[in-house]
Amino acid sequence: MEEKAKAEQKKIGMTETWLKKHRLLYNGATRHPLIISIRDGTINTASFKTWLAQDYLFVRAFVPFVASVLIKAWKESDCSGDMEVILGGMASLEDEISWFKTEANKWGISLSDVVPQQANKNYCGLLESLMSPDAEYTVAITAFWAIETVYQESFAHCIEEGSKTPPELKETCVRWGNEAFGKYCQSLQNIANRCLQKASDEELKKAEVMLLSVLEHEVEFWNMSRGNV
Ligand SMILES: Cc1ncc(CN)c(N)n1
Repeated sequence: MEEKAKAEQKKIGMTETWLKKHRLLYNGATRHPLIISIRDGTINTASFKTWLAQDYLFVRAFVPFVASVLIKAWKESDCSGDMEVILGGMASLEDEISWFKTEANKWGISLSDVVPQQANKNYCGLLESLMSPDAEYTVAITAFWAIETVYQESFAHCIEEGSKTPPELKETCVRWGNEAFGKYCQSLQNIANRCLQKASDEELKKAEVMLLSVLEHEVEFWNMSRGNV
């Protein structure tokens, strides 16, 4: 309640307030050693391949999650524009899955043989819990925004001026680090802020806990690649 009042007072959104409050964990997710190693060009191939293979499985689970958010928007949202934003995100996942297949081919990865690691299973489990009709739209959209934003901020860092990202990884970084993806994340953040503004204290608490959970899972997800360092 106090945080909400503060956010309202400063006329900024709840999500911005939370990102400031949990800056350390957010930086842990968006400036992970794997991302830093891409940016400074010291990444090893095995780490990248582990990430690529595991993320393909994650994205396959992400599609039904986004579909479930779309259903919640249809049932619970008071703004018709939400559906278009979410639908746009879903549509681009088709292209993303094709991209993973092409990229895996390039790196000699057989995607049908990839086994999900524990951190990936845990993260997909979180997505599944959010797919329940009992999970509120506000909580699910907060998670959705956070999941997309971590990738946007992470990969944008790898294409900023001064980065030494290897040319063969540039395309990966641009995929999530580009401006259009940034605008899409901003649209998700606006939706989340609007929902959070109207949320009960109980819902607000659940959404904040969900944000922390997403950030922790993102760190664990990056950590999977460290087994190859
Ligand atoms: C683990 C993870 N987090 C986020 C994204 C971005 N959709 C992703 N592909 N994978």
